[in-house]
Amino acid sequence: MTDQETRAGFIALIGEPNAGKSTLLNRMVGAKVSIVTHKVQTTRARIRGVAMAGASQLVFVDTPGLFRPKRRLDRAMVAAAWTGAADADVVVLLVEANRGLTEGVEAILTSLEEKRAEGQPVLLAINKIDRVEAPKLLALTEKMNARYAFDGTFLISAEKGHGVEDLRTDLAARVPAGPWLYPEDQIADLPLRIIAAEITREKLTLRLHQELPYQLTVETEKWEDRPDGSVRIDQLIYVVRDGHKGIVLGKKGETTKAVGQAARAEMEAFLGHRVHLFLQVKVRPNWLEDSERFDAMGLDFKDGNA
Ligand SMILES: Nc1nc2c(ncn2[C@@H]2O[C@H](COP(=O)(O)OP(=O)(O)OP(=O)(O)O)[C@@H](O)[C@H]2O)c(=O)[nH]1
Repeated sequence: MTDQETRAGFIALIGEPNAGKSTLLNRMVGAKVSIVTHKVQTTRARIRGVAMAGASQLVFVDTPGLFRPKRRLDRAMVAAAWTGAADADVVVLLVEANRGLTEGVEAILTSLEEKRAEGQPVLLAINKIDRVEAPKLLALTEKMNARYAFDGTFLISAEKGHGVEDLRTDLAARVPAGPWLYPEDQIADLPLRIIAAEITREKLTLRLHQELPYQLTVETEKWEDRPDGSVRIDQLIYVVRDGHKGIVLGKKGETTKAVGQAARAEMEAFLGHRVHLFLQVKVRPNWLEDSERFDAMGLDFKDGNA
């Protein structure tokens, strides 16, 4: 398949807590995302999952706060969450059929009106249609569209799967033409790869404190599910200077070893499998020029996290 034929883009899935975002993602992306969902509070990962739809690659991005807030949704939170959606090629607002146009949904719509990028499509997905009668559904569709000029409305049941294919097909056509952002063979494990990298980075931070080189990043290079149920994870810790390499390795490699042990323990607890973790420290002086690539990997450098 040539790049002319392929499409790829970022989709922000937004909605009130409990709207069914995780369920929808799982249906589009695959079961592994659900494992991730329980962990998301502690990770800075911004990519929730990648779905293929014909020749289109759909990359679902996290919208911190709005995506999974357990607290009451207020305007400040919605505004903060919106930053995650601002770069998306398409925004999908998920609304519960049985709850309708709530205060929370109203707050999201106000935020959309204020912050939406020029020409950025916003789709409405009314979820849990298995719970309401058709006339109520019709009334809600009308009410929502009177309130906001959505670029499309989809009636879905994320749980049962109704309407999800239509939404996926529509998204596939809306993302821009261009090469895929992720190799196809990495897609299934991508959220896990990102989380595993975040775990290692967190352990490095705990271990090194202020010594931690500012320009440091962790990438999961290989993820291999083994027949015995264990996982082999190979990660690269990139630093920009030779001197930094020494700091990360520590005397006789003891820092990396301790970091590896702590990271492995957490990965095992998280995955529920035995993990064989291999860490390598490499110097990559020009990684700043590569920052777009890291951005695409879901690692947020702009906020100074790395
Ligand atoms: N009946 C019905 N229930 C659904 C449907 N989709 C999701 N649910 C249920 O709604 C609840 C919330 O779904 P989640 O996918 O966790 O919602 P969420 O938006 O990710 O929630 P937060 O993580 O709190 O933001 C779960 O109990 C789902 O099983 C649907 O189409 N029909």
